[in-house]
Amino acid sequence: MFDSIARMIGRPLLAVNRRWNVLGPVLALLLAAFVAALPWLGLDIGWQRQIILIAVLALVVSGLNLSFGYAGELALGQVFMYAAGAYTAGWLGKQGVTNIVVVLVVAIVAALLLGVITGAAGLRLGGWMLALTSLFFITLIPRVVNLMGDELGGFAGMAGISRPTLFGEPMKNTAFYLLVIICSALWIAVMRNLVKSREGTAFLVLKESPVLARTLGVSVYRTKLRAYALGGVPAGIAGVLYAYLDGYVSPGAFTFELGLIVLAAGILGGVLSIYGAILGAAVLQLGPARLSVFDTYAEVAYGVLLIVGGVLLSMGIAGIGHRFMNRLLAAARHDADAAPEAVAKPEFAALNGKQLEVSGVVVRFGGFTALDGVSMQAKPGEITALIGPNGSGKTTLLNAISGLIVPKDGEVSLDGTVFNGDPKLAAGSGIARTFQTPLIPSTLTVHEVAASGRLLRGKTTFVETVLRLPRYRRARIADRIAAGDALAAVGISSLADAQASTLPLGTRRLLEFARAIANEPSVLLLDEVASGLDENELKELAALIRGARDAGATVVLVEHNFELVRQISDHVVVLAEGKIIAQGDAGTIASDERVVNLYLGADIMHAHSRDDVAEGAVAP
Ligand SMILES: Nc1ncnc2c1ncn2[C@@H]1O[C@H](COP(=O)(O)OP(=O)(O)OP(=O)(O)O)[C@@H](O)[C@H]1O
Repeated sequence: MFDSIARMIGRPLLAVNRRWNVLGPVLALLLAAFVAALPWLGLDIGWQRQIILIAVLALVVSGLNLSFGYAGELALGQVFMYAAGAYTAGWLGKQGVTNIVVVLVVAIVAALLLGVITGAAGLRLGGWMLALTSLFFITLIPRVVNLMGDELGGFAGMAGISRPTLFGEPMKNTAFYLLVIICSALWIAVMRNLVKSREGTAFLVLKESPVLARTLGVSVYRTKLRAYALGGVPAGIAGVLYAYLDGYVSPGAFTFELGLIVLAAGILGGVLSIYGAILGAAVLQLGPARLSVFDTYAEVAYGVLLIVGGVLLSMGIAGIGHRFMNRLLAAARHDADAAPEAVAKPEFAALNGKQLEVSGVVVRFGGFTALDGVSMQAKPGEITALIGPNGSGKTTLLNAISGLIVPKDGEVSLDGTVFNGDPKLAAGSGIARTFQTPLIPSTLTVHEVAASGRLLRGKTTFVETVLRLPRYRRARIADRIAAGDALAAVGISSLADAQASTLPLGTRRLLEFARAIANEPSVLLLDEVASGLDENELKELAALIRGARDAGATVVLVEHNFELVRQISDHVVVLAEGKIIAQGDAGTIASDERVVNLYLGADIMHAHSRDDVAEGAVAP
């Protein structure tokens, strides 16, 4: 019953959503226009104030959503950036600067600077230090304000902050109300364009796997800092609006309790949501934060809301809406039963393979030498297999090639360019890889995962991204086409809109392959891609790897399934205890006594005891 109704409603929705991806923004715009018109529809001044307070809190919460929900940095720095915005408005008012545009610009710059300075310190210290540093800064607010003496009004606060002016005229109540709605709507639009861009994808990838983020060329430290500092921007704007609301600010407004309110509203509304901040802020503002009877029990009430939001509503109130929409859309496209389509012969665009040279690479973990002077090369248009017993150093070598590990000695180069331990340079030179356990961010759709392989392609600036300028649009169209082609090549186009978290292992491996191919790689590093695949999947995989090779890529394949290696590789390198013990074609390797004794004999016995690797499982 649900499914047939869902299909009826979901199909047109899916068509609209695919074509313009506008459902959310259109609804949000209509809501903003309606709320903006309320004073003219008779909304009294008391309720206008409530809506202003909701918008102010929603701005602060959306800053938390950006840095915590999207980029995974739990820190309440938004509270002191909010204070910075409020005191900027107050202090500038005292100097006679009341032009709202000027004040907002100064407050945004101040919030960004504070974000960069405090974030840089917290993030450099690593782990939970950013969270602790931000709490420390909240407790510092009253002291800093007091230290500034009369300039900021000390503990007693700053009263009589002049009304903001626009075109030289003080803003009246309704104009101020409109200003708040416009500022909130503009920020939500900026945040929406940001999170639905390469930048937003980079945040989500980073949140789930810093290793994957680095492999895709994302700078972990800079991206975290950017998300944290940007999260301060709406808080700074909110501070300005708050200061003008009553013409008064005092340190008592920027407490740890406010941090709790922001966190509770974020979690209740849904931290991984663009519009959830408004829902969470509305519940908090119209509920506990408004009722004086709650004063005594405020912290307990916020704690309860945190638990309700966190435990009962995974992904908050907005998550209920997302899940409902996803069910509608899933029913419409039948993605629950969709399986990879068989691809007779995968089609890849020509790939510009590069010569990979590894010379004398040494990697140590403490006193343990994982790679001991390894030298090998892999040529364009060839499949080089890397085999060896468990723990022999195969993955470590791939990590050194993809820049995740800095070798103690030796060099890794591509067509003569050395890039030891620099994943961004490695990704930029066209090295793409898959992982032994697929790293697929669960919050992305299949199409977004494939497109995430191209995060470094065609640079676009922040302004181009937020304003959707032509260069950004061109880059995104290129991403969409390349990701679509890659999904078609591996046979999972029909799953493009599905959540990546719903995929079975075999499909996840195909998706990792598609992500690597979408970047038009020069070197493709495949880490045990065959493990866990059934017979048909193995055949398909073999065809894909051959397809990439025939398209011109340099392919390095780490694999335990020697039958697969024998059938598709041009060159085989054998590692044991961190050293290369043999190399040559598969036939030579299969008859090398040392390799048979050390590895292949054991592997064949091993293969009989494993159900995922069957001899002859791969068609020649
Ligand atoms: N980060 C690390 N810290 C300490 N030791 C490590 C680390 N990474 C790998 N090792 C060790 O280095 C050795 C080589 O590991 P690696 O994962 O490269 O082997 P492998 O050949 O890929 O094995 P498998 O076939 O089981 O995946 C192992 O002994 C492993 O325990």
